[in-house]
Amino acid sequence: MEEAAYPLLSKINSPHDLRRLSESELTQICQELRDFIIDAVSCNPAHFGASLGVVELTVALHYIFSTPDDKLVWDVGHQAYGHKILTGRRDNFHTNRKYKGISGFPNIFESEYDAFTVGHSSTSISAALGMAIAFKKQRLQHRHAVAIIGDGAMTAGLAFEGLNNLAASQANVLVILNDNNMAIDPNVGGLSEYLVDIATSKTYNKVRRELLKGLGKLKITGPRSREMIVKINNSIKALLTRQTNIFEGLNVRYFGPVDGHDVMHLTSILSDLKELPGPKVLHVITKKGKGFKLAEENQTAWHAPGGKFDKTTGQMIDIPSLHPKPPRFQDVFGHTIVELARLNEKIVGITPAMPTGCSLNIMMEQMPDRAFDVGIAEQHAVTFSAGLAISGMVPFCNIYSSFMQRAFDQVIHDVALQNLNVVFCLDRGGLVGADGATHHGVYDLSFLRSVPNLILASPMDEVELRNLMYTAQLPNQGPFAIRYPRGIGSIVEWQKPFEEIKIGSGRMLKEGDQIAFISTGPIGAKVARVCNQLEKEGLLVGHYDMRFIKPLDEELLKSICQRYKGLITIEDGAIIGGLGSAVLEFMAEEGYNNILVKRLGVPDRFVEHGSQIELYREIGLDMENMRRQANLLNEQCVLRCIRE
Ligand SMILES: Cc1ncc(C[n+]2csc(CCOP(=O)(O)OP(=O)(O)O)c2C)c(N)n1
Ligand SMILES: CC(=O)[C@@H](O)[C@H](O)COP(=O)(O)O
Ligand SMILES: [Mg+2]
Repeated sequence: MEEAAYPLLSKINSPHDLRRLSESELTQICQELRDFIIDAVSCNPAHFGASLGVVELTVALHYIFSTPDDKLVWDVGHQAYGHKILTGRRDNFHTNRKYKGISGFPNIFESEYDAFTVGHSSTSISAALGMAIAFKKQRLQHRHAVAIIGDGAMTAGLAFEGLNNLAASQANVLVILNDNNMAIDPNVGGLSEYLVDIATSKTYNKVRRELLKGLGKLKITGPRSREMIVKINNSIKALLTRQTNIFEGLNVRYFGPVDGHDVMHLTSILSDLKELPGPKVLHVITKKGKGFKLAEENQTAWHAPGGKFDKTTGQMIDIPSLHPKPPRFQDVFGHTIVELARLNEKIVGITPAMPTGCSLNIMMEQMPDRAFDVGIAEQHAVTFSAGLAISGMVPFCNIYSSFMQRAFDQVIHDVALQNLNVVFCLDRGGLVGADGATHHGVYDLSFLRSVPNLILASPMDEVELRNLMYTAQLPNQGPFAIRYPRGIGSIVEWQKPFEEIKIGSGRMLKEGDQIAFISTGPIGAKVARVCNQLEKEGLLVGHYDMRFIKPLDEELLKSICQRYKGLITIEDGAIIGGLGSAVLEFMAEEGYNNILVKRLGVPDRFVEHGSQIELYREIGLDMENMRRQANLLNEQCVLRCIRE
């Protein structure tokens, strides 16, 4: 780190150092912290706008609260870079999200300052409430629990469950509502409009300021003064905004809105609130991307710019490709749903707050009345889809695989039990890379395989994805999940005419001699290359694409079991419960007990962050290991033959 560029920040090795700064130095430390984040992310792609928006809030929180004893619970955690830099990870920050480097999210195993491991949204209020109650039970009431939650994260049911319980418990929790009026895409829904309303109700804010000034002059003091102020506040709000404040209605004190970029004001208000017992919400208005013009202007693109950029001009530093690239799977979904929706007027698209991430934004632009962003609300997205389906529509509900974990019950209870034709498009299946353990989509095959009525498929390439989407919307299909990964596929010319795929049909890609690979999903493209390589080396290995994990192609499996002495199953999902397990269950049922089977998949542990290539190599799902395993299995089969 250049000390000259960051004269104050270079001396901050922990929040204790920060707390030694004078108040007048806080503005400078904010400027340095912001510059440091811009510098770091410009050469190491990561989340961007959210951390820039909370620089002042981060400094004020660590300045006023006694971290790590007091707990700062960052919701989602993609905005916690300033927190990381101030809590001992400044010099390691260049390794952010890299293989073996620091995590892009708060992680309790990384630092005592990270109060709770996060990545999925809307957990902060519940977690902070648990902490506050635990402190009380252990006579540690002097400790504080603070949840810092965005306006987007606040739209999720879980956040409201936490708030509801917090109100009833009257526990000592401060909720900071960081309102930048954005999620990744523009925040949507009634709550978002309500927040804009209270944030911009100038009349209310003016009258309230005047009245409080007046009360100050009257010098009302004593134990009831604060209560009186809150009551007066409520009455003015109710009167002027013609609605009860949603938080105060729940018996949680509401303060604000305040300017989240005024660090001095934030420190003063936080030190007041620190002394106030019970649940309270501080509504802070910030700008996502603050201090970097392009990020302020195009907040969706700069949520996580995805590549390196020039920190002065904001120009992305693209590495030009010499060859035409295959499309991203998400874009194949985005264009195909529009094509299908033109053919079938019953089709609608649903996303819980990821329109740009899953490319449903293509449909939202072209058919705005047929595509719905429902906010960060995976459970609702699924049950809303069930409601649409039961009334005759064909909803395509697109959810990132790891976020679908939230809505497992809704899939079973609201969709599968009623055998409804909801098409789940599960994006980001497999290891996603730099987001790490919280975001890898590796459990879906295992948990969805156990659900009755549900068809579960994973296309090997873009053309198969299109054809599966086409097949899924044909009449009377029932619940249908199609799972595909983050990133690009393997076929440049992918816009072929639609073809129906027979449900439960796999396909033979190569016939082998003694051993065969059975794969599912795009990892099959790597397997195909390994098979070609092995063939050149003199080993003819079979390859079968099980595009349906459920129902399995039992006829094909029977013919495979009759032909081969050794099988290798390959999937980019959890080794427990996925394709390999399904194949073994089938073999046990059918009495195929004389075949050697090796299963390759994601091992039974949490895989951290890094590039997808590094992570797949770490867990043995790289081409080199596939080759090695094929040779090994072949040798074992030969030895077995000799022995027999
Ligand atoms: C359960 C879940 N669904 C979706 C996401 C993806 N996601 C990450 S950040 C984000 C937007 C969050 O908005 P907000 O809380 O307002 O934070 P901001 O980025 O505006 O600071 C979304 C949808 C997630 N992390 N977790
Ligand atoms: C914080 C969060 O959950 C999202 O921003 C996520 O990192 C997006 O991932 P993709 O880049 O795969 O859309
Ligand atoms: Mg927001």
